[in-house]
Amino acid sequence: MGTHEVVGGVVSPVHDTYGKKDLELSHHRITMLKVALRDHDWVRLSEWECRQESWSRTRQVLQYHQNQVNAALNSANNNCFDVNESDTSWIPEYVKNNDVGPVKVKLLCGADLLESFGTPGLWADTDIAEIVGQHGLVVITRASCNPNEFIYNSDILTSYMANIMLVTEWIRNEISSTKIRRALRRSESVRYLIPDNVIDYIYEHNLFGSKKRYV
Ligand SMILES: Nc1ncnc2c1ncn2[C@@H]1O[C@H](COP(=O)(O)OP(=O)(O)OP(=O)(O)O)[C@@H](O)[C@H]1O
Ligand SMILES: NC(=O)c1ccc[n+]([C@@H]2O[C@H](COP(=O)(O)O)[C@@H](O)[C@H]2O)c1
Repeated sequence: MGTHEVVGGVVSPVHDTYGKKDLELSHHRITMLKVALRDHDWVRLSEWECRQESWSRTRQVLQYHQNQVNAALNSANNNCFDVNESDTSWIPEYVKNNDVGPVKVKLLCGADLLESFGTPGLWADTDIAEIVGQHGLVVITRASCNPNEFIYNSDILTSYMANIMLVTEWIRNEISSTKIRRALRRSESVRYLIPDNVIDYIYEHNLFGSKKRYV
């Protein structure tokens, strides 16, 4: 990305108690991710968030993953591999071997998530300050969002501007998980929007109200 080297990506599905409408159980969401990421070693799955007793705020999720990466890098420096392997399967081997410099875990999101920082009561200001100040954001533009203006209107975000990387999606897509769930419920095709093997899994388990399959 010019100023940074990206060493990997990690997806952390949200806990079942998050309570978002239409959210399928985490064991299904985890399996769909495993199927989707089967041929993509570069992006990995972390199940830690789902395994907690309740929902974790994003600040905590980022902090946990940063701590695990730091522990893995320290272990490599000291030649002692005492980090629980099941907790670190999402960390790339070259990071575990410390073939990289210091690693910062950042939040990758669409501009709609950035704009949700402005929803009253949804995010604590202290969490926003820590997420942006300690970790940093990589924000992908999305239709009908104006992240530059949103950052300009926020004192906290403006003060951490250097930690926010805006990525303009020139080849725009309007794929939205709400629209995909809606299409499945209405027996409309979602082919080419999500991987074929994930579609197979969805119909096999009749997820998201899907019944009759249309290719
Ligand atoms: N087409 C897209 N382009 C860029 N970012 C996206 C896109 N779809 C989802 N994201 C981002 O992925 C993250 C997870 O999004 P989520 O699963 O809530 O999907 P969504 O399409 O935003 O959902 P919804 O349809 O409920 O608004 C968010 O940060 C969101 O902004
Ligand atoms: N206060 C917070 O930490 C906070 C608030 C809202 C959403 N989130 C996270 O954002 C992600 C996306 O959530 P939505 O799909 O509801 O936009 C989830 O991982 C959720 O945990 C975190």
